[in-house]
Amino acid sequence: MPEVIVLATGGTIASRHDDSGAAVPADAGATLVRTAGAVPGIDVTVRDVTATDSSALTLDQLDEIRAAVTDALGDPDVAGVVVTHGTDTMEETSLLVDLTHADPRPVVFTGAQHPADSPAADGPANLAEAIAVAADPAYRGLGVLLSFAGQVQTVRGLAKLSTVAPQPFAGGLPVAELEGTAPHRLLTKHAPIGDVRVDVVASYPGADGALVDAAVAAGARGIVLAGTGSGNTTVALAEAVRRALDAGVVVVVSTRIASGPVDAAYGGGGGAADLVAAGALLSRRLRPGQARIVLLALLAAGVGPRWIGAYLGR
Ligand SMILES: NC(=O)C[C@H](N)C(=O)O
Repeated sequence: MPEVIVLATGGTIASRHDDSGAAVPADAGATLVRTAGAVPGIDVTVRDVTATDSSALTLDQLDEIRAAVTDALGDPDVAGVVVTHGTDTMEETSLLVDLTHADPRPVVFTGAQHPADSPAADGPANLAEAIAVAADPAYRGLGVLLSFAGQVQTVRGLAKLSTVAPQPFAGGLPVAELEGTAPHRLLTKHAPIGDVRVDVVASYPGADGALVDAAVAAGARGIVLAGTGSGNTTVALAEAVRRALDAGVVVVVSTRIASGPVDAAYGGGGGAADLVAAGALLSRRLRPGQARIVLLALLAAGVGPRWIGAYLGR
């Protein structure tokens, strides 16, 4: 019988309402698996990594989750791994694992939009599906996957786009449309990201450079811009970006827009074309949260801006 290891990390899938009415992680992994019910023909083992709402995870905890996945795959008898995780930052943790995931065995992230004690709880069905995907040889060799609300997609490009929709995620490649394309693993070796600082700074009408300057002063080695439109900022923010680049900080341009590529299409002093001319890198497809994970992982691994730009430029 194929064996699947479930790594529980918290999130809404494990949450119940406390006396104040707020949902907080409460259920251990064993409870989640029991509630999901037996998946015929699959032997499930559970490990609790943490019980944290994913909005509150630290970078050290992201490193721990990544290490727990590696550890689980250390057993050659394991067919695949499921990670139960909050949806708020699912796109970040799953991409971190994906960046170093060379093993063909599936690593499948899942979670829930409704807490475990809600009448509409979607966690049990999502977990049962994720376990089946992790054990299914058809999903081997596709990198880290998200299984959620009946859909399986790759995690590069993933973003949570709705706070309430049963399927909140978009941006990955649906596995059904992959046609055997193997994902690109970025790093051969993971270096812990816990001690690296990368900040996200938003652009908006009237934005000045104060927050970029503050990030540099706080020791940021990288800054991700959540630009407007296809990656544009204000003139004042672009001037601060030039100062940051002069100080040796890697600056990546992403966008606050949900879909479409970032492009060096506009000038005028603060446009993406001006930022690229100054030495900033474009994150063509990854939204700010995932672009930040790439920066963290590559800076931690000692990878230079040329490779960071090559990965983010695809
Ligand atoms: N649906 C969820 O899981 C949201 C929750 N705040 C979390 O990310 O842990």
